Amino acid sequence: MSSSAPAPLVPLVVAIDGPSGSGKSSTSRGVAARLGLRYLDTGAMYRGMTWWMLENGVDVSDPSAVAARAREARIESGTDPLAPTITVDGVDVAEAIRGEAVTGAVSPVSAVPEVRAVLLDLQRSIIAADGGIVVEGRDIGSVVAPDAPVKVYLTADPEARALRRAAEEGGSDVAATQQSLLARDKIDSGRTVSPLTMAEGAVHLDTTPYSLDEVIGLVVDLVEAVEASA
Ligand SMILES: Nc1ncnc2c1ncn2[C@@H]1O[C@H](COP(=O)(O)OP(=O)(O)O)[C@@H](O)[C@H]1O
Ligand SMILES: Nc1ccn([C@H]2C[C@H](O)[C@@H](COP(=O)(O)OP(=O)(O)O)O2)c(=O)n1
Repeated sequence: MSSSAPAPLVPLVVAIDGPSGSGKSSTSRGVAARLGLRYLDTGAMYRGMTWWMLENGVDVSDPSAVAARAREARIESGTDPLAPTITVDGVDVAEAIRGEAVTGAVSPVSAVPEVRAVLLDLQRSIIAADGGIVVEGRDIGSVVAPDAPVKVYLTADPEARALRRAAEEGGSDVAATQQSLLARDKIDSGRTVSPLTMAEGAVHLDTTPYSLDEVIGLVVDLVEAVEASA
C-alpha cells in the first residue's frame, strides 16, 4: 500500500447509556436515522432473555437457575432505526418484552454474570458487522464498546422520567411508575458486573429541559464534531 493511500474507514460507534426513561431509545433511533447509522437496543436483548426465562419456567429469582440456561435462548436483533426488531427462538417478542412481567424481572436477570457474558458476545458481533452504529444501554461506553469515539450519558429528573414513561404506557400511574424506575435504577447501578455508570470520556447530557428533537440535535452535533476532528 502506498503511503498516500487513505486510512481504512473505521465504522463509527456511538455509545448511549443512562437510566430508564432518560430518552436513550428515542434519542438513539433519531440520531441513527439522521446519520444513516444502524441502531442496537441492548435493553431489548436483556428483556428478550428475561422473556425466554419466564416462558421456559425458570425461577428468575434464582441466579444459578438463570445462569444454567443463559446459553439456550436464541436472540436476534434487527438494527434498522426506523423498524428495529427483536425475536427470541424465532418469535417476535417486541410487544411481550414491554409487559409488566418482563419489566419486573429484567433487572435481576441482567445482574447474572452468565447472562451478561452471552449478550456481550452477541452485542460485540453485531457492532463489528458492516456499518456504523448507535448502541444504547447501561454499560455500552464502559464495557461493551469502551473505545467508542462518541459516548453520551443521558439523564433526566426522576419526575420527568416517570411522566414520560407513564405517558408512553398510555397514562399509567405516575407515582407507581417512578417507584418502579427507581427500584430498577438501584439494582442496575448496584450490581457487581457492569453496573450502570457514566463511562470515562462520556458527555453528560441532562435531558430534563429539552425536547426529544433538541436532544437528538445535540447528540448529532456532538457526533459531527468528533468526526470532523478525527
Ligand atoms: N427529551 C425528551 N423530552 C420529552 N420526552 C422524551 C424525551 N426523550 C424521550 N422522551 C419520551 O420519553 C419516553 C421514554 O423514552 P425512551 O427513549 O424509551 O427512554 P429510555 O430508552 O431511556 O428508557 C418515550 O415516550 C419518549 O418519546
Ligand atoms: N446494556 C444494558 C441494557 C439493559 N440492561 C438491563 C437493565 C434494565 O433495567 C433492563 C431493561 O433495559 P431497557 O433499556 O429496556 O430499559 P428501559 O427502556 O430504560 O426501561 O435491562 C442492562 O443491564 N444492560
